Amino acid sequence: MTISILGAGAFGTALAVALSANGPVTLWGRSIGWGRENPRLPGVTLPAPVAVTDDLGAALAAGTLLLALPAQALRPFLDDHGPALDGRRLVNTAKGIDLDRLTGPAQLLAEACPAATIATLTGPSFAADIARGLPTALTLACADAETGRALQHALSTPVLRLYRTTDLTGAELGGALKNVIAIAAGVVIGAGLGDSARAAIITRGFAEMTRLATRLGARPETLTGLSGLGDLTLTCTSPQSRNFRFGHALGAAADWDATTTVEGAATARAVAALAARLGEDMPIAAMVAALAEGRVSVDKAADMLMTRPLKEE
Ligand SMILES: NC(=O)C1=CN([C@@H]2O[C@H](COP(=O)(O)OP(=O)(O)OC[C@H]3O[C@@H](n4cnc5c(N)ncnc54)[C@H](O)[C@@H]3O)[C@@H](O)[C@H]2O)C=CC1
Ligand SMILES: O=C(CO)COP(=O)(O)O
Repeated sequence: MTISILGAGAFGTALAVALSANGPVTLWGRSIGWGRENPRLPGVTLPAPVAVTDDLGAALAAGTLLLALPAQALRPFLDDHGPALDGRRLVNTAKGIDLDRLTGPAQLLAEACPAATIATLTGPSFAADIARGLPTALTLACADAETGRALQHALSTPVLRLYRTTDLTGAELGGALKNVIAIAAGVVIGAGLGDSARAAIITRGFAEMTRLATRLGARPETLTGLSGLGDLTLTCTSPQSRNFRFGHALGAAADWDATTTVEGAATARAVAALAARLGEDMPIAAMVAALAEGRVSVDKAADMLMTRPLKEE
């Protein structure tokens, strides 16, 4: 299976390093002047089997394309290049919901590339961990079981262990929604509200994730897997997570570098719009959207969540 990775940020670069254990990989980025060490992944030198290019046509020679662009960049990218990507195996790795269309990456890909086979690679994995060769387990989701199995084998390495599922919707939504809850967890810790409050946010956030995802067609058991609960656990508890750190800065009223990729902020707004459309109750996501837009203070947000009507768990 010939593989190219589109998007040379931290995650695309880390995947290139990991997959080079299996053979040659092409990494495409729109600006690759950094040579063999990507500043988004400091301390990691690309191994020899990784070819880096800014020539999209050259990268598109591969039959399997891993897309590692931020979720909100995917739709504009497909507007420009969708037809050129069609007919391949397309494996999305972005974790988010498109703010304009209110759909996940798989739907965007299916519409832009109707003859392609769509999959997602998701789960608990920091780029830096993968690039250092630390053991990591991920979910490979593809509605077509045969392609899913082939991708699972082609993208696993001795330290990157892929489980597979045909529940693409559930795997994709778990990865997108956990970022929203990770921001909330960061706010709690940044504001000094304590570990007990964080456990409450994780648990009630998981209930929100499951409610929305199953309403949109996900299988409940997918949400308890690596792509849902697994990634939620990682990002809500580790300061390596940008979403957690962004929430922490909000909670602590600290400065934040706005050039950092924080998928959960836009996804919270998309979730709030989706929940309103579907009549679903998503109070934590709504609060994260309001906090990220500066529409509510942290004190007010905590108060509003704690004084909601008492209910059954
Ligand atoms: N960094 C991590 O630990 C992980 C990231 N992911 C997901 O991977 C996706 C990408 O994240 P990162 O690589 O970490 O972000 P990043 O901020 O490190 O890199 C994003 C890259 O996308 C490029 N880019 C943005 N718009 C583009 C466009 N229109 N055309 C071409 N390139 C464009 C940027 O130049 C940059 O190189 C996100 O959805 C993230 O949730 C998933 C798992 C782990
Ligand atoms: O998705 C991730 C880990 O699985 C990366 O999380 P952040 O985008 O919050 O850094």
